[in-house]
Amino acid sequence: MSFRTRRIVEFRDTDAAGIVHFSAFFPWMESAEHEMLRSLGIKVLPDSHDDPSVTWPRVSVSCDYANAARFEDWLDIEVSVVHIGRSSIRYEVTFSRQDGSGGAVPVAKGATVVVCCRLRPRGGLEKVAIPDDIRVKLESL
Ligand SMILES: CC(C)(COP(=O)(O)OP(=O)(O)OC[C@H]1O[C@@H](n2cnc3c(N)ncnc32)[C@H](O)[C@@H]1OP(=O)(O)O)[C@@H](O)C(=O)NCCC(=O)NCCSC(=O)c1cc(O)c2ccccc2c1O
Repeated sequence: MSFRTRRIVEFRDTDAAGIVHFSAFFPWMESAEHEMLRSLGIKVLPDSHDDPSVTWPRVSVSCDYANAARFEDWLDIEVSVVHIGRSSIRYEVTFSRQDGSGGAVPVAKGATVVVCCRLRPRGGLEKVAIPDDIRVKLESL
């Protein structure tokens, strides 16, 4: 199971070669992940240091590129939860675009590992076990 969303390639996302720059995929992965969390009713960020909600710093992010995308291409984005550990979650995010006859062309595939943490005063991070309610929601995806 997975979460799906779409976005159009903006002019600012492209490079001098007219194709999407490799770095553009990282904020897109992050936005899609946040959208997925919101869709499940999971807070993306605690409101303050007093808020006991957890936070999700990333410890690993990568992306592989299969085919170029260009200005005004619509990208179909799919976020999958591929591993839920004690404190960590591994997400995979695939990007594809339609070809002229309605087929899907793979564009890129990224992976992000986040660690469930509590925020400490002055921005310190402390790893904690993923709360059960969040685990259940992510497993339902
Ligand atoms: C996060 C840390 C405090 C964890 O340190 P600790 O030493 O306690 O961690 P462990 O080594 O025990 O690992 C915990 C857990 O993660 C798995 N893991 C660790 N590294 C990797 C890896 N490279 N690849 C895969 N998996 C890894 C490990 O196996 C354990 O898994 P379990 O499931 O078994 O528990 C510490 O690492 C730390 O402080 N790191 C720095 C974090 C950081 O600064 N990241 C960059 C900025 S974060 C950011 O940009 C950000 C973006 C967002 O979109 C957010 C959205 C919402 C909230 C926060 C966001 C955010 O901060």
